[in-house]
Amino acid sequence: MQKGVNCSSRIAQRALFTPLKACKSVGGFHTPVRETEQPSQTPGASRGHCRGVRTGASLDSDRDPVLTGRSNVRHIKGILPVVYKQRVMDISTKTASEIMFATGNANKLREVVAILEAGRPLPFTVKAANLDLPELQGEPQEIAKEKCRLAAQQVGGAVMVEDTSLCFNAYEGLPGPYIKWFLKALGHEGLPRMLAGFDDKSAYAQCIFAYSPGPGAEPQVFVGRTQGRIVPSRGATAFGWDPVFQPEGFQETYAEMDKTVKNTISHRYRALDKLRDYLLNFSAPE
Ligand SMILES: O=P(O)(O)OP(=O)(O)OP(=O)(O)OC[C@H]1O[C@@H](n2cnc3c(O)ncnc32)[C@H](O)[C@@H]1O
Ligand SMILES: [Mg+2]
Repeated sequence: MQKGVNCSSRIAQRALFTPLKACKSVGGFHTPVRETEQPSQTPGASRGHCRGVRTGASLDSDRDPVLTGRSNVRHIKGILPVVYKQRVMDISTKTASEIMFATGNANKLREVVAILEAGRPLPFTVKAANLDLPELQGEPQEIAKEKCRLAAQQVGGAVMVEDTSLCFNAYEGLPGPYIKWFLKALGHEGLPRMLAGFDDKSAYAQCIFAYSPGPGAEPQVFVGRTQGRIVPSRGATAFGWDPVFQPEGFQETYAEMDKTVKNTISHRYRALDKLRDYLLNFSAPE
């Protein structure tokens, strides 16, 4: 657990998660059922909607997935866009391989593509896998790892996932990994209001990438943090809590700044850069 994050506080979690009652256990974690999920009529959906695969060709940002109940990940490769394709290795000695980036969030995907394209090329092909992964509870690193294990099982190969937290220092790191639900419930006006009674408006954005070379392998995690403060909403509301987070050293919120700037200072950039280093230095494909 990173310093300053106290998301393990059972009391806090219980208090915060009373609305998320419909839980089931996956791999020792409780997985709150998404509030907007509808039971699917499709045969097989009842086996676990958290494992469903979205089959649309595009991803929608910040919308809970519309599940079809289909669980055959072999469909993924055929229908999803190749997001980053560059082979730089000497493939006469090494076989280039493929990593699936499993996410349901189109904005994340866009940023990951932009960050990867702007930096040193990877010796892997990275493709998007539009999986619907459960929203787990627990420590951010454990959430990312478990998400990665589940994704590796679904994909049946190398996979990377990420989980993002927004942590208010006045709240000892909460909402943290539960920011999605806070944003959904309180909106852009409500998040700054949470800090109305506090002098300390400081916060940090945290991104954790988890990478697994395949099912059964222990995922590696890579943490990126950007310090900042929570401010009244300013800028476009296209991506999550961007309008209420002003990174340290900037007068603009994430939402107001140019995307190319965000992608060189963001929590996502910092974590992805570490993953890139790892993949380049320690994990060349056989
Ligand atoms: O399928 P996954 O990858 O899990 O996508 P998600 O949208 O469920 O994402 P998370 O579980 O990581 O939840 C993080 C929440 O924070 C939001 N978010 C993530 N990265 C962000 C960023 O860089 N700026 C603003 N909001 C962000 C995101 O839209 C979610 O509401
Ligand atoms: Mg998620």
